[in-house]
Amino acid sequence: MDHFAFTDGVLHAEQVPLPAIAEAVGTPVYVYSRATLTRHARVFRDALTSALDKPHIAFAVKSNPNLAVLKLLAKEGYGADVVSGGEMERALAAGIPAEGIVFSGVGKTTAELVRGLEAGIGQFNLESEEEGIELAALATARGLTAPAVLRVNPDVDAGTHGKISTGKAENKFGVPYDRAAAMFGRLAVLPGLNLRGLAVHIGSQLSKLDPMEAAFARLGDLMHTIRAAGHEVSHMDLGGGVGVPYKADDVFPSPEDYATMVARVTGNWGVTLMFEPGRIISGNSGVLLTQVVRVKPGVTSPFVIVDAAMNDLARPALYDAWHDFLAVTPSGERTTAHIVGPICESSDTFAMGRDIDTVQAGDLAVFRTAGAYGATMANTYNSRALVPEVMVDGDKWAVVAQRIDPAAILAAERVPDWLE
Ligand SMILES: Cc1ncc(COP(=O)(O)O)c(C=O)c1O
Ligand SMILES: N[C@@H](CCCC[NH3+])C(=O)O
Repeated sequence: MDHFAFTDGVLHAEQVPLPAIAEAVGTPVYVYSRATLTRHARVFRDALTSALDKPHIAFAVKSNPNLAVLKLLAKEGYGADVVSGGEMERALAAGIPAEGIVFSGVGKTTAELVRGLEAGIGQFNLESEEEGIELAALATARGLTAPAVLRVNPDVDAGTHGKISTGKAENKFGVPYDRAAAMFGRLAVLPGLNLRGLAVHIGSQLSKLDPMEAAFARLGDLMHTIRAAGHEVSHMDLGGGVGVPYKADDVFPSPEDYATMVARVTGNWGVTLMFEPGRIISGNSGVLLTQVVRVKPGVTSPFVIVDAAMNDLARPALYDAWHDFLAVTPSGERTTAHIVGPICESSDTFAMGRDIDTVQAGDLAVFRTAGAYGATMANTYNSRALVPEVMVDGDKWAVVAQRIDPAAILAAERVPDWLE
């Protein structure tokens, strides 16, 4: 488990025993390892840079937008793939240069497009002809030229969970493959737009490279068609999506496998390749630390009720996602149990009939592989606190996002006079 390992029978994040963090910050709390994040960032970057000529790597901020995480990745030379004005401001605040920022997203508002133009971001990934026309006009009005690529929907099945697949024709993302070449021609001539290539992203948590390879090959064919029509293509954005193992026995492609495949498909493209990895960088760098509230008998198995819930880690409720559950101080005994949170709906279930470390009220435990799409998807449903985040670095650690208590959220609300 990388830099999360047992020392003297207690689970540590690097050299920090997790009970020390629970004691000081309370639970639930996300805990990130600086060493793991750094290692993942370097392994991925090195794999791509040794197989390809000067790739641009933009971290998918949505997977973990914590400012400390972004700062660390900025230092590792990463750009940022953002999908909202909020993510753009975070990337800029973390010191990621504007020219390293790629703005994806199917519904960029006028205000977001303007902010991106004024900040001088490196690339807009257009999701429709309408967006391209608007961006061109906004840029022209400001005497600017917007660097852009056109996101294409290749109609390829990513073979991942339906809710995180983005590359089938029925998905809302990108423009239809068969219409893309003509659309490129119409957009390429607009003043204010430097339409310089294509983008694709067929989904997240892909366990196999074949669907990506098929999508990239289709994108390459389209690139040749566009060039044959007389347009220059200098940048091709291959998105993110490489999956990570959530279970010990799962086998996933390595960054080297991915880089080799990309080099094979794109060998003769003669462009700057761009990437938008999220989960492969941040996924295994974090755990969600929780405390067992109590254990109650059930008809089939006992319910282990923990103080983390679907509002803190939404993935199991949304995608039936698996997150390993480990006692922080395991006794050595095992049991079969359901792991649930305190929220008032049955989707607040982390696991059913799972073989786990035997735990009791008051014990600490972690959900593993929670560094991607964990804290970023947290909310305050059931008027719960917004979960805090901690980063560990060797034997030191710091709170990198404070818990926001229900009282603070309550204080932000107002009852109008006419209801008094
Ligand atoms: C356009 C785009 N780029 C990058 C990503 C990052 O994906 P992942 O975290 O799977 O690498 C996503 C999410 O699926 C995305 O929608
Ligand atoms: N939120 C999803 C990933 C979405 C990827 C966004 N394009 C997950 O937790 O797996």
